[in-house]
Amino acid sequence: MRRIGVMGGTFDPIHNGHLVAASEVAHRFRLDEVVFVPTGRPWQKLGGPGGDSAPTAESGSRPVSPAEDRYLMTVIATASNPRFSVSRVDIDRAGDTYTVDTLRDLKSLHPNAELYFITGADALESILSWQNWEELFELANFIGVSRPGYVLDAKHLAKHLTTLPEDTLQLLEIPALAISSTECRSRAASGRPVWYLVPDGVVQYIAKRRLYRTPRASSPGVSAPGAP
Ligand SMILES: Nc1ncnc2c1ncn2[C@@H]1O[C@H](COP(=O)(O)OP(=O)(O)OP(=O)(O)O)[C@@H](O)[C@H]1O
Ligand SMILES: O=C(O)c1ccc[n+]([C@@H]2O[C@H](COP(=O)([O-])O)[C@@H](O)[C@H]2O)c1
Repeated sequence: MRRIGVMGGTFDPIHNGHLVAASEVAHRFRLDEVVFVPTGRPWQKLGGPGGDSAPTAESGSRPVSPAEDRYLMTVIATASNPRFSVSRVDIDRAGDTYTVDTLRDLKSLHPNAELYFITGADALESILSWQNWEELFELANFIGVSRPGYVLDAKHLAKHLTTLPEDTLQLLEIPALAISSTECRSRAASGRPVWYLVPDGVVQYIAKRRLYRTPRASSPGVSAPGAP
């Protein structure tokens, strides 16, 4: 039976922390493939469920870059790895993105595969707030990976995940990369480099599409390696 990893994320932008997590899980769980799935409408990042409702300052949410830009950056970042691919299932589905739909769609595309959903320690803590979370564990194995700044141990998680069915989640320590999309966006907005935090092609895509530049930014945006 084929073993397929599923790396879901908003990928705004995709960075080397995402790629190392996928690569490490692929190696440790002998996966045949890892499918990266950029979110369509990441409702928790946008301040809650709600179709076309705009993010508000009160909810602490922010606008997310267009799905096509996030999709293309994910394609660019994964292109050189023959075991990595990118799925459009979440960006082509209307409405809020729920992992339960992602996994149902991938199951019907790969009926004979076993799915392994990869998630960082931060996302894992909130999994019980996800839509139809009980069903998730019938559709896939869950692999929780370590992330700098977040605790990943069974005891700590038990506080958050007391109701989680047994044997549905495995935890994996991976090389620590203290990179977040938030930090990459903030760097790009203020003209600090994102080289080596994201793949080279993604640096160039951010510059070409002028992503993350605030209207008031007076900096030249993304700089070349070694540039001041
Ligand atoms: N540096 C990292 N190490 C391990 N896992 C990570 C890392 N960065 C993100 N992840 C995991 O990758 C998945 C997708 O993350 P996401 O696209 O939200 O990136 P992010 O860096 O957390 O973004 P943002 O800063 O905008 O919240 C989540 O499961 C998250 O926990
Ligand atoms: O199913 C849900 O309700 C749900 C709520 C929040 C996040 N997720 C998924 O978790 C993954 C990481 O999401 P994010 O927002 O941290 O990039 C991605 O695949 C999301 O679709 C899923």
